[in-house]
Amino acid sequence: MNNVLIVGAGKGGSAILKILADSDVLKVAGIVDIHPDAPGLKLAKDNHIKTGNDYRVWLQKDIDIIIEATGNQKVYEDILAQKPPEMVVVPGAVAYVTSKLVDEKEALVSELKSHTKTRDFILDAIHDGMIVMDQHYQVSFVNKSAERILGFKRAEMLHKPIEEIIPSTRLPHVFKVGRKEVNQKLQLHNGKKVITTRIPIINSANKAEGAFAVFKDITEVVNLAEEITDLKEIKTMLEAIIQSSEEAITVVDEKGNGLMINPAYTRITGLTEKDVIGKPATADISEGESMHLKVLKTRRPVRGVHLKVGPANKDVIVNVAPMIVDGKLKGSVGVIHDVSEIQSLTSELKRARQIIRNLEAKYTFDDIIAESTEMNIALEQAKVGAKTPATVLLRGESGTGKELFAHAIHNESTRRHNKFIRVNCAAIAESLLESELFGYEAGAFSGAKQNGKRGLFEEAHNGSIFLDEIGELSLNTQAKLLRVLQEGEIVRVGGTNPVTIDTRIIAATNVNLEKAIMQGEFREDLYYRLNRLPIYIPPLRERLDDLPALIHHLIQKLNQDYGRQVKAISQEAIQSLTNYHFPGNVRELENIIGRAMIYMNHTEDEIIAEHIPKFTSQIKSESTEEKLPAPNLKNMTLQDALNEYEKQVLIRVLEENQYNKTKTARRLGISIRNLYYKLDKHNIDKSNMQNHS
Ligand SMILES: Nc1ncnc2c1ncn2[C@@H]1O[C@H](COP(=O)(O)OP(=O)(O)OP(=O)(O)O)[C@@H](O)[C@H]1O
Repeated sequence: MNNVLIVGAGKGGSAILKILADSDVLKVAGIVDIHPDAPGLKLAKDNHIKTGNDYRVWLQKDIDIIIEATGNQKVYEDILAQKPPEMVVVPGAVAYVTSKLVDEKEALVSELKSHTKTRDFILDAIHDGMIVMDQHYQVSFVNKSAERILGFKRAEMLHKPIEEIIPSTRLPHVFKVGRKEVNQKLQLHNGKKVITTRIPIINSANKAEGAFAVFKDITEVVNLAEEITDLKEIKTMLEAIIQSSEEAITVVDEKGNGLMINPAYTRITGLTEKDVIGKPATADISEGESMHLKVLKTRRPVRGVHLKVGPANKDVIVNVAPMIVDGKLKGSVGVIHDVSEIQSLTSELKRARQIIRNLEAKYTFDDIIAESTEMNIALEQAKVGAKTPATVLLRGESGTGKELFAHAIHNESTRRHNKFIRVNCAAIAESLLESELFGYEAGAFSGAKQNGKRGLFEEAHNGSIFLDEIGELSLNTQAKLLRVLQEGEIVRVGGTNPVTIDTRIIAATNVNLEKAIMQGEFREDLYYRLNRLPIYIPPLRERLDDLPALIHHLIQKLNQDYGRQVKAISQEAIQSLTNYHFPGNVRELENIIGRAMIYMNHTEDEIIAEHIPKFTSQIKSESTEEKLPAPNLKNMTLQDALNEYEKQVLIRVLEENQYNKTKTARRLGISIRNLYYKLDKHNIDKSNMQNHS
């Protein structure tokens, strides 16, 4: 509010100005009392400047506007006679604008000029509402702001009973008791909130002539206060979100200086507030360009930019967006993602996926590497076979990928959502195999108390059963399998009722079934049933075109298994592998690459020839001639000693035969089934072994 000096001459206008001075509506520097006996001018003593009409005194005051509020011709002429340089004369009023308000002078002057009646001008220019009531309780004056606040036109209010205009008015009361009420809160009929001061008008004879109210619309202020409270709440909320966010956040101002970071930012970059707040946006970058600066320059967001930040050179990906408020650039906000965290999450996800796949048929045709023509033929046959319900017979040496094909065929078939069950016919004791495959009736083995059990054929109903090592089935089990293939039904062990099943059979073998038929070890009728769709997978040595692609595939697979980052293999190393004949096929290749990766230094990321074992020494097997050391016999029974010796012999011969079980069994002169039994008995790990050669 401007600092106003009011010059009065004892007329009606002065009385209103006095009231204004009393009610704090204007900040009044003082009143020039030209006619000391003027009615209505009864101000506090120290506010009176008794100067007569010497206006120069005014200039010494710290005032913005001096307004002569009377039409008194004499005063007007006096002022004109002494007019200071900045004084502007307006008809009916004199306005003096000090240099402090020079900028507003023009506007004020033209405003003043448009008002002939200064009193009304002042009162109308006041932001506060004013309403005057006479002794008949009727409205005798309202200003413009009162119109705005009360929501009525001046003509609608003048000469109307005050209570019609403001139903809750207390002006009649103030008039009756003759006492003012200062700064009272009031809610108007139209919902507006006002703060009002009510004052009785008392004439020189000390008689009440009416009362008036000056009121300020505080609706906006109250709303503003509420808005500010809301804004404060939002600010607190946002701060809490940013502080607790797991995402690292950094904010800079429009000049690119650090404004704010959160704890996640410190965790990832290692930089604290003192390192970045108020510092240029480049402060946290250890490699790359500051994206904050780029965004401030272009006003466009950037996403997914790779950078290195902080003293630890952390690998991160950043997204930065400009903050534009009402079209003005206020700064930018960046969100930083820790790449190593993303990487570890991705590999965790991959592992989880792998585990899930382990529970089902793991592989699809996409997992089968086939570059050579030979492999592509096998692959094409398998894909065609997958779409038919026919029994598939996979043939090929151990480790060529027969199981891989079986998985892929199941996953490509319409049965993919049902079970895939793998049975290694050589690994299960013959006595158990039948009941495993076909199930048994209650009481079949040990009296009526024993519950019956479904066999694997029933388990895999609507799915597929993979019968690996089918050449190892006994003639008895072969007969039962033939029934499954012919009738589509099984009979549980100990039962008589056939159970219809719909299980697709995928069989695999590496033995020469034709030779087995001739030797009377395999049923010819079963052979023809199984051999409807034979797929031959050639040994690796006959399709060396697959070698490089297989090696790269295996490196990726083993990287995941071992948590390594091996990226390549040298040409020389590939060359040395091409010279090998791989009796254990792809499984052996996998073992060789795996071993090379284990022996590699953690700083190396390329497999070189030195990492590959010398194959010549591996192929020879004359070391069997070497004597095995006798076990330490101290405190051992003969049986313990024999067991220990047997175990050592098994391990040694397995090693000499590259863990190929058929070769080992043949070399030891025992059946493969017997070998499985002994491996179990001595707890020898079979996971890395080949079944046959
Ligand atoms: N073409 C191929 N592409 C990718 N991986 C392969 C391929 N062939 C074989 N492998 C991998 O080699 C290993 C041996 O394959 P698989 O177990 O399928 O052989 P197999 O012929 O069933 O062996 P066995 O007769 O001893 O049971 C597996 O880890 C398999 O994933």
